[in-house]
Amino acid sequence: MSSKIVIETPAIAKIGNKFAELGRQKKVVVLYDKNTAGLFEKSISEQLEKDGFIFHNLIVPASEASKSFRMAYRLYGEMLEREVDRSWSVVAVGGGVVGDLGGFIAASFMRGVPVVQVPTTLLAMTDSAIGGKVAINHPMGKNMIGFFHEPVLILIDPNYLRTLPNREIFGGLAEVLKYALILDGSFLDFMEDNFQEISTLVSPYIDEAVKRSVNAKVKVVTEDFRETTGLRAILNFGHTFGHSLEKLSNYKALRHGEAVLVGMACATQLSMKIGNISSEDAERICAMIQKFPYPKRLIKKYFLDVAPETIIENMRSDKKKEGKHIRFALLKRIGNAYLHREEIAKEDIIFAIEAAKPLFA
Ligand SMILES: NC(=O)c1ccc[n+]([C@@H]2O[C@H](COP(=O)([O-])OP(=O)(O)OC[C@H]3O[C@@H](n4cnc5c(N)ncnc54)[C@H](O)[C@@H]3O)[C@@H](O)[C@H]2O)c1
Ligand SMILES: O=C(O)C(=O)C[C@@H](O)[C@H](O)[C@H](O)COP(=O)(O)O
Ligand SMILES: [Zn+2]
Repeated sequence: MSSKIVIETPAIAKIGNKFAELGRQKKVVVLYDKNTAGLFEKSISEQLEKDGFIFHNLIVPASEASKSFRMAYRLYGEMLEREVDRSWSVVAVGGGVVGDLGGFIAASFMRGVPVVQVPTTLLAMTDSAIGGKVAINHPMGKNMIGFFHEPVLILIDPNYLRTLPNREIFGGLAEVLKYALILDGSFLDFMEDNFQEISTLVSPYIDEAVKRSVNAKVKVVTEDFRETTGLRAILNFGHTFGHSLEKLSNYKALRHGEAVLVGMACATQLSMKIGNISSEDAERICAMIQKFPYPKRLIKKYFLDVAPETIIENMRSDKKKEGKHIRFALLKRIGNAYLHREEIAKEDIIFAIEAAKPLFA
């Protein structure tokens, strides 16, 4: 992975120097959503002016629905009207929605211009801003149209998290937990010991959680950037189930992290069912998942009350599938995940979904 990564406060102060190092012209389109514009547009614009940038700010609605062709098309138009050309770069300031959409338009505009990620949610700082997966959704499936477009620069400022609503903090923490489960048992110890401090953004616990997550993701992406060997697919732990729930909720009601949390509960049960992890490991994971608050009414509507067959049907468009069969990222034990390539019986998947339900009942 060649992205330059800065983790500090204020990270945005580095943008001028980093552009000089990269040999890029100081011309940028800055993409915000309505909320991140309200919070950060003024200070970021001041920094860009101070550093001598020419820039245009573009703002999209703060919603997963912005990850759409319609929105990308609108943004291409606004960029063309402002005479943006290939000497410009795109800077995405926001959560995973702005990062994925900003990366998508950067990868496709005039056959590709560089993207800088300025993540402002916990999820984006620890996951979506890193690794170059950029995409929009299709009614038939999540992230169906996209590119691998590595950011040239990632500016992570943990101080940006101070305004983040609790629901978004726990959504991000679900992806943080994912790294502990798939890659690093000692990270799970750290999360168990310091859950309260991390989830209330106490330093140095939150900073440590961000750094460990970033390192974990960089390591995987460096070894398997295009998800060809199966290694990167472990970052999809819980996502086969999770994407299905997001689709059921029309990419609106459930947050990505919430769907992934439920998905990890199902994937843990599936790992146990097919004879991998021990019941002790599974109990430890379930105990950790139960520490997360979640929107009860929504989880009831889009998980507890949904027939397992419907959840499975929605997985059929998953990008990890091979031919007709759905492949899952599963656990061998805590800290060790793999892509299960063989077909798994439908009854076992149904069992896993039913076995995970009591955790959210
Ligand atoms: N590309 C990847 O590798 C990758 C990885 C994980 C998730 N994703 C994608 O990321 C998206 C989810 O990202 P997300 O959870 O960051 O959601 P999001 O981008 O919708 O942001 C969540 C909410 O928080 C607001 N917000 C952002 N920063 C804020 C701040 N500092 N203070 C207050 N409010 C703030 C946003 O306006 C939004 O309302 C999904 O589309 C998911 O598919 C992509
Ligand atoms: O970076 C990856 O690889 C991931 O799988 C990270 C996931 O957290 C993320 O949600 C990603 O967008 C899912 O990728 P997809 O290929 O299943 O759409
Ligand atoms: Zn994810």
